[in-house]
Amino acid sequence: MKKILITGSNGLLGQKLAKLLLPNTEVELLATSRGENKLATLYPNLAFRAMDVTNPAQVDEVVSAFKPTHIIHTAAMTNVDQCETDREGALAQNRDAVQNLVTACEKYNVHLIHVSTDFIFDGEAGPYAEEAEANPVNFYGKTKLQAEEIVKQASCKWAILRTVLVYGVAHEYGRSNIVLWVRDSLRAGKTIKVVTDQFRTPTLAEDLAMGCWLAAEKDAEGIYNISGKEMLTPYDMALLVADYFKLDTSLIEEADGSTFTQPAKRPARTGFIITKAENQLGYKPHTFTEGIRMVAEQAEA
Ligand SMILES: NC(=O)C1=CN([C@@H]2O[C@H](COP(=O)(O)OP(=O)(O)OC[C@H]3O[C@@H](n4cnc5c(N)ncnc54)[C@H](OP(=O)(O)O)[C@@H]3O)[C@@H](O)[C@H]2O)C=CC1
Ligand SMILES: Cc1cn([C@H]2C[C@H](O)[C@@H](COP(=O)(O)OP(=O)(O)O[C@H]3O[C@@H](C)C(=O)[C@@H](O)[C@H]3O)O2)c(=O)[nH]c1=O
Repeated sequence: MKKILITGSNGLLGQKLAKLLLPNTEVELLATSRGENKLATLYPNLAFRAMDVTNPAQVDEVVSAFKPTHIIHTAAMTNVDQCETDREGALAQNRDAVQNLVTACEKYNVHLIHVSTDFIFDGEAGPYAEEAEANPVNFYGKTKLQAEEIVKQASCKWAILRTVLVYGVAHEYGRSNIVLWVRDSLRAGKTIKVVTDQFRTPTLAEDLAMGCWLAAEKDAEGIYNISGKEMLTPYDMALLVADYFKLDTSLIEEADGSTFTQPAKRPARTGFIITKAENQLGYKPHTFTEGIRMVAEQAEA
């Protein structure tokens, strides 16, 4: 029996992990997140405890009470532009929180599965394998790299799962994602500027959740790239979304770094080589088009 504690269960990945693991009879699951449990009505039998990962006493209390065999750590400040301005908050949520979890995992002999990002790289030479040299170009990436360094020093078992541009449908969820943002903008007849000079391997949230489960199931240790397999620009993605929903592609305007800027710099060419996860974990992601179909089915349900 694996006892799995999820952090950030109210988030996109957290919600997909709850959906995936709740019916699994091999798993005793404890969902945790900041504040209220957003999944209480959706999954009435989901065990939940409030746990603010920046609160070391609360982390120790919850982990010592539940005694998980594994922690899947998804909680973070994921708004990249907000991290650029609220640096204190980003350090607390993305770096210091990980120290709290490592301390608890070392104390209670828990296997830590930490979720990280392509944004630890500078985007000069994607797609990246697991051994590539990190060099973040924004503050979010810096905090997530510092988190990785804390995990790598840990004396408990650990795995770091890196992912890219996660998309999917979440319940009571504020943030949009590339598929729904394009669909809703075009449906509203709005012109959108979409970049042609960023390269990603977009990741369906359900696939990322599966990657986390495979790592826990196999007690995997080390670094694994868990993302989609296709290298696409947001412009390519927008066209695929428009085609799927039969929407007007003339509303999609090509943009690049000279015409589209965001407060935080984005690494241009990232994306991951996922051979290691495919061979060692049996990881097998959906295609982007299959992912759009799944998002469409869930969003229109
Ligand atoms: N989304 C993406 O494109 C990518 C994400 N990642 C990584 O994947 C992981 C999951 O991302 P995703 O699911 O999209 O993130 P979300 O932003 O959807 O979810 C993060 C969750 O963490 C919670 N949280 C934030 N701070 C705390 C805290 N102090 N204590 C407890 N919970 C907290 C948030 O709670 P609240 O709802 O209250 O804000 C939110 O529910 C993150 O580690 C992220 O860095 C990596 C690459 C790409
Ligand atoms: C809003 C917008 C985005 N885009 C592009 C830029 C970007 O490549 C993509 C998504 O834009 P966003 O700013 O929403 O996403 P962004 O903050 O770049 O996403 C990042 O999130 C963090 C958590 C990660 O860890 C990274 O892997 C990455 O997924 O869409 C446009 O082309 N036009 C637009 O108007």
